[in-house]
Amino acid sequence: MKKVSVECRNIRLSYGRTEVLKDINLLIEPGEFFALLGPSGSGKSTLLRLVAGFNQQNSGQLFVDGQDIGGVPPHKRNIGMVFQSYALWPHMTVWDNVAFGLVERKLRRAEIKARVGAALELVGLSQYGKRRPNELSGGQQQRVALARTIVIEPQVLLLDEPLSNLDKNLRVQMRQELLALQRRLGITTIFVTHDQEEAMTTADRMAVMDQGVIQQVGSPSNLFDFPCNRFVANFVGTMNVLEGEVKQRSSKNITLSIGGVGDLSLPLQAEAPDSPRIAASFRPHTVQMENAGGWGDARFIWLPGIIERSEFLGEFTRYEVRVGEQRITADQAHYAGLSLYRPGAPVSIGLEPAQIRLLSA
Ligand SMILES: Nc1ncnc2c1ncn2[C@@H]1O[C@H](COP(=O)(O)OP(=O)(O)OP(=O)(O)O)[C@@H](O)[C@H]1O
Repeated sequence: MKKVSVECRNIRLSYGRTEVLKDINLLIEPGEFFALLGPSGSGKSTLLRLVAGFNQQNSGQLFVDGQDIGGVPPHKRNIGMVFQSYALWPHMTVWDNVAFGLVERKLRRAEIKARVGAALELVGLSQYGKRRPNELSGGQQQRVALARTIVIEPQVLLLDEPLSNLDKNLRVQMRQELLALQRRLGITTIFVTHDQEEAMTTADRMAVMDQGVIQQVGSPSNLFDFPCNRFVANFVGTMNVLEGEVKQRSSKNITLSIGGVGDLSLPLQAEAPDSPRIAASFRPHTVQMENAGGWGDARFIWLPGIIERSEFLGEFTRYEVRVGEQRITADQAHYAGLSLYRPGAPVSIGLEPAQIRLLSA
């Protein structure tokens, strides 16, 4: 099957006076597994439904394989969509649910039989053709919904929170199955989720949306390591933020004065904002910890702190540490025999300058 690109160019969409999609520009490459990640109400489903043809933009253009498909109705788009609720027909068997789109397209019986059989085999449900949806588990219903969509051989697969009705273990299993299936078929896929773990573990690239605006697009690791703003930083993982006044700025360094902590001198990054207040941001797992007064790696900036709270999570312990007026989250890897710091314990925490991102305050 030919792999196709999907492109949104300057797309705007309003419901009444509320603009829900604000100048969306996005290029999804042929065969890519692309995740749209964002909080509830950010516009993800609206954008997905627009690609399917169920919503119409007020302005801007939508291209599939380089063709403007703005005026093409949903059933002529060659795009398959799997809904959160699966939307299976309860009175029909699994086989008939999967065959429905092919019957509607008036395909010959022999071809319908071959294609439905192949689709059910692809999702591991060959033995379940005679059952009805209410005789299946949630994961199996999800697979029927997928089979019903891929049987029409769409060029683009749209998935709107397809795993959100499943329990945690099944969700993890199904997302791996989904990815394996997508890789086998090579269908350009757009996957909507508000679960950052789901997006990061599956997507080739992803877009983080907030309030109808695409905040950043990139690979999961790129967005995690180099978030462009505090929204992305906090939506994709946990981020410590120390806001400070810029005291000095040279071509190589920047000195921030941080309330209750003092001055931090950091290497200046090319993309650092040019503003009088800046947020020094770093991930909890990049923070080192030593006994009070202790100094570890000399490349780190060491600060005295007091443990306020600890949470033992098995593989690591998450500490909340008070440093002057600031509170820093520090994750420390755990192994058998390592004793934990208790609340009230004085510690030294180490920040690695190379791991600190300078963002707008
Ligand atoms: N048919 C509609 N009429 C008016 N407003 C709508 C309509 N559909 C969605 N909205 C509004 O548009 C905004 C975006 O909704 P959308 O469903 O796209 O968000 P979402 O990111 O998919 O959220 P969720 O994760 O909760 O599904 C919300 O503020 C929502 O209330």
